Amino acid sequence: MKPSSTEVHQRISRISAHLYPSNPQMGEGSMLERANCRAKGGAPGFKVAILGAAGGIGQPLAMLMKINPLVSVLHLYDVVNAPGVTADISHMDTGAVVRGFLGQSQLEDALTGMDLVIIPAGIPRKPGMTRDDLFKINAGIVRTLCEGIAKCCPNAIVNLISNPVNSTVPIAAEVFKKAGTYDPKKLLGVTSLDVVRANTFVAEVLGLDPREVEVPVVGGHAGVTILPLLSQVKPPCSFTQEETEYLTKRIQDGGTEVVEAKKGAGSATLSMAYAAVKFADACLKGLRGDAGVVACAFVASQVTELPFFASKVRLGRTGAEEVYQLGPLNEYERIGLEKAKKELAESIQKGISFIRN
Ligand SMILES: NC(=O)c1ccc[n+]([C@@H]2O[C@H](COP(=O)([O-])OP(=O)(O)OC[C@H]3O[C@@H](n4cnc5c(N)ncnc54)[C@H](O)[C@@H]3O)[C@@H](O)[C@H]2O)c1
Ligand SMILES: O=C(O)C[C@H](O)C(=O)O
Repeated sequence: MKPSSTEVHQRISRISAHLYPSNPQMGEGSMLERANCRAKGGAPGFKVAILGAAGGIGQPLAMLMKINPLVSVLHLYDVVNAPGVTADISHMDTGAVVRGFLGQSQLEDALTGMDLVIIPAGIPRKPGMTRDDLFKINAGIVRTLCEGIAKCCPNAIVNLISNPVNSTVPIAAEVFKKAGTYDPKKLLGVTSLDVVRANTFVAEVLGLDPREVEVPVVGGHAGVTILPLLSQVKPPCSFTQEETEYLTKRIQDGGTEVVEAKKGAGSATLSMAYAAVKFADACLKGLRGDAGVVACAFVASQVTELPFFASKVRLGRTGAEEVYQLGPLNEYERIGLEKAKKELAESIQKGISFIRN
């Protein structure tokens, strides 16, 4: 018997809901058209969610992740504008299937089944502010998002970008501990922008191509906690005291340099998206089982007496599988390390107390 038009419509809606779960950009007309497509889905690759995907970092980050061949499914979540960004990015002729999720009621759908969750949600600095000034608002945002992760994708690798990273990573760890899902290997504070900047500024001083330069940056992600190890630059080189001081200060103040240049319109977004994708790509290569994937990140650590510290880590199938020691430091770096640890200890404690108290 021929199905009625209502039955046909219901069937098409069911198929469409399967292909595009919770996709707020879909109108009924587009559902009909898309249900008739021969979409296969299921290309090999990883499922990645970006939380804060409509923001200054989120949008270019989403675009770059859509290009990444290791990504099969890309979930874009935000409390505003997610449908527009999703519609836009979904037209790119690359492999990843893009789905949009808008508002708290769709957070769980956005997170379910994800292998990697990248979090650039939260407010950015304006001139005159420190990253710690963002704590009041961003701490609560990170807590809510991490509660969602603990519930819906507790095994996902988390790349936390929201500032102040020195406190938001301890917040995330406490949320996961409370939920009984904490795996220290899977929680990574993103400090790759410090490395990207360090490579660029050091290459400038040495007259080299930045792609040939590798600078380890350890400690944390704010002011004096950002500690470039210029004695360990590759290719091996030496700096005068003047160069060392100039480079250390420029790397530590890189974020402020952008905040001031943007005159109230936010902080680094484009270089951050680039740095976040570099780091996310390393995490995905680790998940795939590639050997020798190493990057700097702010992680649970026994490298110093502090519970969290940024250093080089080896990324593997289960996240940060090895946290490397700092290696030999010169006198200038040893003094810098002491300053960094003092500030870091307070920021870490502030994050922990936010959840415990
Ligand atoms: N780790 C780093 O190296 C680094 C570098 C640059 C910026 N940042 C930080 O990244 C954060 C974002 O910066 P931005 O320039 O993209 O800011 P932005 O204001 O342009 O974008 C933030 C986005 O987060 C969204 N958002 C707010 N609350 C949310 C919630 N509860 N759930 C989901 N999304 C939510 C907003 O709607 C917005 O789209 C800031 O905290 C900034 O300081 C970190
Ligand atoms: O400086 C900021 O506030 C943003 C970010 O942490 C950066 O380093 O650019």
